[in-house]
Amino acid sequence: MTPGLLFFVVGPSGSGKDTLLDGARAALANTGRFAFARRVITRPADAGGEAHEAVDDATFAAMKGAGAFLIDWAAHGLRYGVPVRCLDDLARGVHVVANGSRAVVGELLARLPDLVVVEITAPPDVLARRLAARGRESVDVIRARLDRTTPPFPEGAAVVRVANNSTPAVGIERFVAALEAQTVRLRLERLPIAAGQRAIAVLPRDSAVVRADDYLGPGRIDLAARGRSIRAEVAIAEPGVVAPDAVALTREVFDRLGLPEGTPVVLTRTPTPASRTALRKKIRGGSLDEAEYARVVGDIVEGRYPDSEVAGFLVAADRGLDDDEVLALAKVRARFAARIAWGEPIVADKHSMGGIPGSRVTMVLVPIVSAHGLAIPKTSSRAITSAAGTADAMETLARVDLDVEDVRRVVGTARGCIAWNGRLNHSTLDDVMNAITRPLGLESTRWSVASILSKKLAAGATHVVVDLPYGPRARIKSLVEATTLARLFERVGEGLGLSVEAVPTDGTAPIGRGIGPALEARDVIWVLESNPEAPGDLRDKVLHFASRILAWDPALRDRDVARRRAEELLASGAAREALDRIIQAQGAREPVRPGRLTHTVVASRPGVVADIDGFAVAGIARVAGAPLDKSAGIDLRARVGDTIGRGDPLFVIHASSAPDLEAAARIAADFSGFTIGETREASA
Ligand SMILES: Nc1ncnc2c1ncn2[C@@H]1O[C@H](COP(=O)(O)OP(=O)(O)OP(=O)(O)O)[C@@H](O)[C@H]1O
Ligand SMILES: O=P(O)(O)OC[C@H]1O[C@H](OP(=O)(O)O)[C@H](O)[C@@H]1O
Repeated sequence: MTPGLLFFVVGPSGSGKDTLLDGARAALANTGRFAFARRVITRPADAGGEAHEAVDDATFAAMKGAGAFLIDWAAHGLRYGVPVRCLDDLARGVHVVANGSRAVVGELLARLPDLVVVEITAPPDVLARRLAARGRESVDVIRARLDRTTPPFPEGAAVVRVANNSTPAVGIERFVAALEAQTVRLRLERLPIAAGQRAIAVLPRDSAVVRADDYLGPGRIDLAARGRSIRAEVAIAEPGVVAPDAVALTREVFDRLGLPEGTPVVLTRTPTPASRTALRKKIRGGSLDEAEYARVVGDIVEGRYPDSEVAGFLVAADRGLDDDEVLALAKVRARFAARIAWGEPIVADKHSMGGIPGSRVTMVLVPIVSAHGLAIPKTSSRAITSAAGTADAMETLARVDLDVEDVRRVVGTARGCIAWNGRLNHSTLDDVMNAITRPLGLESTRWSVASILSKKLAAGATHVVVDLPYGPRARIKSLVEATTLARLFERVGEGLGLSVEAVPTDGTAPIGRGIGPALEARDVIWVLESNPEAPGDLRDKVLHFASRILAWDPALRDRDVARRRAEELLASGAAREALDRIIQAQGAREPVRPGRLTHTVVASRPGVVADIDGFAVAGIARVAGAPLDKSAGIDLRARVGDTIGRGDPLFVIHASSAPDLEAAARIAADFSGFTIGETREASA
């Protein structure tokens, strides 16, 4: 016999417990499935309100001493007790509904782990109005009841909230529905099936508890017990796969629920997303305001939508976001990430729209800025399609998988960090969005403005420079597009309270010589050590951004003065020492050297290097093994504009395995990425 459930109905005085209980008793007492506990209270029987058993203090104490109460408490100068005979009803499989106290939920939960707390809520002003109108207590007692506070519900308590903020009839209907919903319980089973990001709950077609087919379709279900819950889409199993009294979860969602097999879980339908009207308005091409985005994004994060509707929304948003919507989205996204407080007037940060091979600006910029003394807690990504992300290059020198506390410690020690963003300011929202936008190849530059700046806000930045490389093969195709995007970054930044300087830069060719983690880190060290081999274009780009960041320091303010300061910090080696401090604070690693196996790609004809296709060269670096093989990559030996002779080196491929090297050499032989134009003389 499955034991009944104890429903402990609590809520502030005036929330309507008695009212809803009376209504529920009228609706359910004759079903035989529910019993309503009659409380023992040291209050006169004719006081009005509930039909309790009235006793004096001495009798109450004697009853308590005789073990007559399952649970008892004191409140408002009165004593309350729930008769222990309720346990007999529970043992018979009858659910018991008792008017309770918030103050003793923990004590009762310890005795009845499957206790269901039903919290009745109503706005504070409504409570006061109702108690005054009820007229059962004096003004002082009412004030005392309204001022009463109780401890929060203990971890692990299953709490169902019922808003009694409408008419009594609506309140009673909600209350009865909540009680009924809680009785739909199934035994939890674990399916030995992996489903990745998807959460799948399998109901048996021959379920003894529910009509499984009623739950098929785009909606989802919530499974809850002991204060834990998950949301899942429904599949139905033919008889024999899942027990008729059970529901089975695929591996990942079973682990996320974190309850042992056999636990009785409550099955309820996921509430219909209240934001569906707004979602459909966007899909039809309308514009949403911040409140609408907050509701839609909230329902998406809560898993209330099937993926099909989320995808429709994201496609529509990807195709049309006006400036106000980008700002609204940025504000909403910022709410989903906890903000790190640094307690400093200037916390610098940088972002690049990326897509340009090499260009490891961050690893030089952060040491300069931190050497100057400004805080710069930089988090960076790993390569997704390129030969190296900043995190991959930095990881050739130090640990990058820092958590928030590590970042605080490192910045506290070294004023800056260069950490992998995978363990930081990553919100559930990103997981949900990326799971849909990545496979669809969605991520408009306008959409990413909201995402980028909301992360900067979460990281605690106050001042951000944004690098907008443009070029035929870059994400941003033209200077006009880059300038428009720059204005949008600065406008959205202002709306978020950030100082943002967005700068279009030349994205037509790789920056620096190295392409691949170790080779890019080598460029970085060369620039920081003023090595004659240091690539000048990387140094120039770093100084361009460093001067903007340092100019935010009131002591410098002027950009030319700031640039000279940045040059000094490079020339004096102070920036190089700053990088060492950051490396030590993050956790030094044995530096990864460029791969020892090499193959030099030479020019097949004389001429002038007219173009270097960064994607092609980065592709060769990836075939050589980058970024997983940090030593693999490309070392460029010729730049756009160089005059070269037949057989002159264009670049050197590095790898750590012969097959990788040979594969990369074959790709390079087909197309090196270099376009050699006529020499000036030849074309004259
Ligand atoms: N939805 C409602 N709309 C209007 N009045 C309501 C509603 N629910 C309850 N009331 C009235 O508010 C007063 C308080 O309701 P009730 O006694 O049920 O609250 P309670 O939570 O049991 O309070 P207490 O804990 O003090 O016993 C009563 O006069 C009741 O008639
Ligand atoms: O504030 P908490 O501890 O939740 O509740 C304290 C007491 O207040 C109410 O009593 P009454 O029915 O108003 O006499 C509740 O039923 C409980 O007994």
